[in-house]
Amino acid sequence: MRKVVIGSRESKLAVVQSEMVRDYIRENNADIQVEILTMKTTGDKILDRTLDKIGGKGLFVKELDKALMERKTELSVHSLKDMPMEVPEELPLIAFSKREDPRDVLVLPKGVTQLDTSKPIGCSSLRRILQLKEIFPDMECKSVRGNVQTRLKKLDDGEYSGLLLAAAGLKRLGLEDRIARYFEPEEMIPAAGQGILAIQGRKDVDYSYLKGYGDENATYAALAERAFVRYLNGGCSSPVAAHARVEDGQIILRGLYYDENTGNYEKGLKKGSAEAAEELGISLAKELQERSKAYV
Ligand SMILES: NCc1[nH]cc(CCC(=O)O)c1CC(=O)O
Repeated sequence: MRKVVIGSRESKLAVVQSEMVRDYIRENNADIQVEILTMKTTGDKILDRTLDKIGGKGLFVKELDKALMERKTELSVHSLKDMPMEVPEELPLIAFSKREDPRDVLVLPKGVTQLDTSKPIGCSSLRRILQLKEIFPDMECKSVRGNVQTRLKKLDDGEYSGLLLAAAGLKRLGLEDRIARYFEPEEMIPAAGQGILAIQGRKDVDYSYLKGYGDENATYAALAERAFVRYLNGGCSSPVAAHARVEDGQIILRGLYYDENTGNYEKGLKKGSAEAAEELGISLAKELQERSKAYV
């Protein structure tokens, strides 16, 4: 019997996500045996510094890439938002899942119903910090790292007034009841790819057993959002954000561009055909970049 090994990070969320893909393969291929191989990535080991200080998104994928290259695994399951904009040519992204809720949310400590303004909100990404300032101008932010469970523990222990997290992760972990407030993509543009799972494979493998897994609208959204960020070279510390709404072959793309030299940022929106998803991403990126130059 053919055996497929899926590579996954060790966190509960990563494993739950890999199990979703494992179950899909099992349910659609009675003749394939599927297993999950978990591993700790550098990004999971270093928890005392923010990501931009230690090297960014790539830190969550290096070990998984190595296992793929060495044929210890046949595919890796990732949260698309953790994937670098450039992936190695030999290890292409072969499918994007249907999108889970792409929104960011506020979580309060257990038993608390109102934000305690004397404590900071736990949130480490500059993308969330910048946009939160517009919504709650008086709240302070303080860095918080670690997997979702670790962050929730720190919140419930009283270190923070609240946490900003992705709805997708909480929902997949069965923790939806912890969500106190949703931020619509219009008020807080999510990270590119938020809520979408990416399956990464090797160039030489036949993945026909994944037929039907990929979602067309999520794929268009992924292409548009990632083209936007890639064009702006959303380096690891840059708070570039992008969110595409795809409906009836049309995309509404929202983006946030941050100018590292001035600290100013621009938000904008552009509509176009889903077929030209990447062109739309690039065109919105250029527009926001031009607009920000005009103000200098
Ligand atoms: N940065 C960690 C990470 N990577 C993916 C998710 C959530 C799931 C997703 O976006 O698909 C999270 C947690 C969070 O930001 O709250």
